[in-house]
Amino acid sequence: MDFSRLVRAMPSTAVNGTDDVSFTQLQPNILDALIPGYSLISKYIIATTGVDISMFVTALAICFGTIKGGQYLLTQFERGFRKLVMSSVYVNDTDDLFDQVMDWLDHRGNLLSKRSARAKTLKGSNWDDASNTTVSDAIGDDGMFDYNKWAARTPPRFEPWYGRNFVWHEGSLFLLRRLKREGNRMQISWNNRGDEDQLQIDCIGFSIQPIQGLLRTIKVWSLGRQRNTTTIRHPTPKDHGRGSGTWSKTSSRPSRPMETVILDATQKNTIIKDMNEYLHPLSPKWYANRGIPYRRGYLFYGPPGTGKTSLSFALGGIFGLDIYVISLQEPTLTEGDLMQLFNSLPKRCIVLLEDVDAAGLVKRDDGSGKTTSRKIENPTTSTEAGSTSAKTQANAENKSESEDVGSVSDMLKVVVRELRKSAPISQRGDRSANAQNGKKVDNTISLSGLLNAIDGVATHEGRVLIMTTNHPEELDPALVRPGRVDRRIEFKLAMKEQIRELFVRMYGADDQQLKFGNDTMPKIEQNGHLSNGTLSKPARKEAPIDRNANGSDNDELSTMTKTEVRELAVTFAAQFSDHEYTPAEIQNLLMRYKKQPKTAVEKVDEWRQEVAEEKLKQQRAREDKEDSLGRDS
Ligand SMILES: Nc1ncnc2c1ncn2[C@@H]1O[C@H](COP(=O)(O)OP(=O)(O)OP(=O)(O)O)[C@@H](O)[C@H]1O
Repeated sequence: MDFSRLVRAMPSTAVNGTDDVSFTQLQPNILDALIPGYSLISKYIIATTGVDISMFVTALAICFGTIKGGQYLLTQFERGFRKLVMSSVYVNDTDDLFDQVMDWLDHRGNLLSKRSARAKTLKGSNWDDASNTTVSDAIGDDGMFDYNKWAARTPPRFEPWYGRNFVWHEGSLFLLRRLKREGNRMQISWNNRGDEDQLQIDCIGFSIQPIQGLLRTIKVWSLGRQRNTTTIRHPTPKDHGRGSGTWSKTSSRPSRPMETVILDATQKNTIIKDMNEYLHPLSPKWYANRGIPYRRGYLFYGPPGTGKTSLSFALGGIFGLDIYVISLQEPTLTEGDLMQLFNSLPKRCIVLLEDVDAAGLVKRDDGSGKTTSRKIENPTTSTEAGSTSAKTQANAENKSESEDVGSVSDMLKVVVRELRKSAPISQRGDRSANAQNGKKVDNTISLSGLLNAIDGVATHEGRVLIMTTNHPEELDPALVRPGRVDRRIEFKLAMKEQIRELFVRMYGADDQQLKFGNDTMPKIEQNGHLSNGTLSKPARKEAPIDRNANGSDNDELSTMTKTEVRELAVTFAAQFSDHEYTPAEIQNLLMRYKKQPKTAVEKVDEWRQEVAEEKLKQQRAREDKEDSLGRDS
C-alpha cells in the first residue's frame, strides 16, 4: 500500500481537520492509493458501461478493513491474554502422545467443528473400525465375499480440521491447536502431517497442572484402547522427508496369544520367566547396584518358519511392549541411522533385529589392518507353500562342497561360491538385487557399527533385544558374547507333539487353554504376569464343533466333537517323523483344509510328495543360478 500517495490524496483541510470532509469526494483518491491503477479502471468502466463503481468498491474496502482489523485485534488480544493468564504445554508429533491426543479428539465427536471435518479412509491396521460391518453385508450376489462391499460399508473416520478446539474436561476449559512449522513461522493446521508438527494445549490459569491431568486422562484412555494389541514400528523410510533414523508406527494388531506359538514348554517358560524378571520394576536398581548395564539380549536361531518372529510378537503381547523391528538387510540403512534408531528407543520395548547373519556385516578389523567380509547366503524363501528349511539347504550345500568336487563344473561351482563370499557386499545377495532394481546400495553396516549401536549410550537401557538368525554358526563371537546375548533359544523343525498341537489349535482352538503342555507349569495371566499353574480346563460339553458361519457342504468340523478332533490330531501327527518339516509348513498344509480335518489327515502323503517336488525345483533353480554365475565369471 502506498501511504505517501494516500496522505497526498487527502485534502489539507481533511488532514488538518478544520473543515467537514465529503467522504465521497475522497473516494477516488483514497482508492487510487489503496488499489494502484484504480482511477484508470474506474474511468474505463464508466466510459464503457456508464456505471460508477466507487460506492461498491468503497463498501468492499470498508468490509475488508473491518474484518482484517478485527482479526488483528482479536489475535493481539488472544496473545496478550494467553501471555498474562494462560499456561501452555506443547507436544511434538514424534511423540506417541501426539497421536493419542489426536485419537482422543477424534473420538469426542462433539469436538468437531459443525461446519468442517476431515474424512479419512481407514487403513487395514485398525482392526476395530470395521466391526460395524456384518459378514452378510459383504457377500455378493454370487455368494462370494466382495471386498468392495465390505470396504464401502466401513465408515471413514472424521477428524478435526483447521481451527481451534475447545475441550471441557473436569471443570477446566482447554484450547487445543495443531501447529505446523514452516520456516520460522508456526501456522495452524490440522492433520497436514508433515515435519515438525506440534500440538499446543492451553488452559486458563498460572499452572500447567490441569493440562497434566488432561494428558493423564488421555494416556489412560489410550491404554484402554490398546489393550490386547501390539504396536509394531519400523525405521521411517528415507523418502518420507522426516529425516533418517526415526521410527514409524507400521501397524497395531491384536496381540498374538502365547499359546498359539507351539514350542517346547520348558523353552517357552524359561524365556517368559527370564523376561518377567528382567522387566520387574525393581530390576534396574538390582543391575545398578552391581554395575551391570540394564539390558537383556536373546538370540533366536533356527530354520525359517520355526516361530522366531511369532514368539517375539507373542512376548510383546504378554508384556505389553511395543516392537521395534530393524532388518539389517535394508539397503539404505546406514550406521548413523542405526545408532540414531537405537538412541531413540523408549525405555521399555522389544527391539527385533532380524536376520543378523544375512546383514552382510563386515568383520571387525582383526588388528592386521584388514577387514574381512561376511558371507551372505541367499536366505531360504519361506513361502507358505513348501518352504525349504535352511538346515536342509545348508546340508545340501555342505554335502556338495565335501563330496561333489569331482568334475570341472563342480569345481567351478565351489569357486563361484567362494567368489561370492568375498565379493563386496553391494554385489551380493539382496543388495545385489536391489542394485539391479536401481536402489541405492552404497552403505554397509560393519560389525563394529552394529556393536556400537547395540551397546550404545545409557539412554536405551531397559530394552529387550531379540536377534534372529537362520545361521548362528556364521555370527561373529563378539556379537553374541554374554552381555549382548544373554540367552540363546534354538528353534527346530517340528516334533510330532508340536504337529499334534498345531492340529488341535487349528481345529479346536476354542477349547484350548493357556498351557505350556504341562499342567504344573505356570500360566500367563492376561496382564502378562505368571501365576501358579493349574490343571487345564476340560472341554465343557461334548457337542459338535459348530462354527458353520457360512456353511459349506464339505465342512467336516460341524459334525465333529472336540474329543474326535484331539484323536484325529494323534493320527495326523503319527504320519510325520520328528524334525521333518517346519511348523510353518505344517500350518500351510492345515490351512488348505480349514474345515476338513479328516481330509487333512488323508492328504498328508499327497502334500508330502508336492513339497518334495517343490523343494527339488528350488534346489535345481539354485544350481542353475550358480552355473550361470560360474559361466559369467
Ligand atoms: N512354533 C510355531 N508355532 C506356531 N506357529 C508357527 C510356529 N513356527 C512357525 N509358525 C507359523 O509359521 C509362520 C512363520 O513363522 P515365523 O515368521 O515366526 O517364523 P520365523 O522362524 O521367524 O521365520 P524366519 O526365520 O523366516 O523369519 C507364521 O504364520 C507362524 O504362525
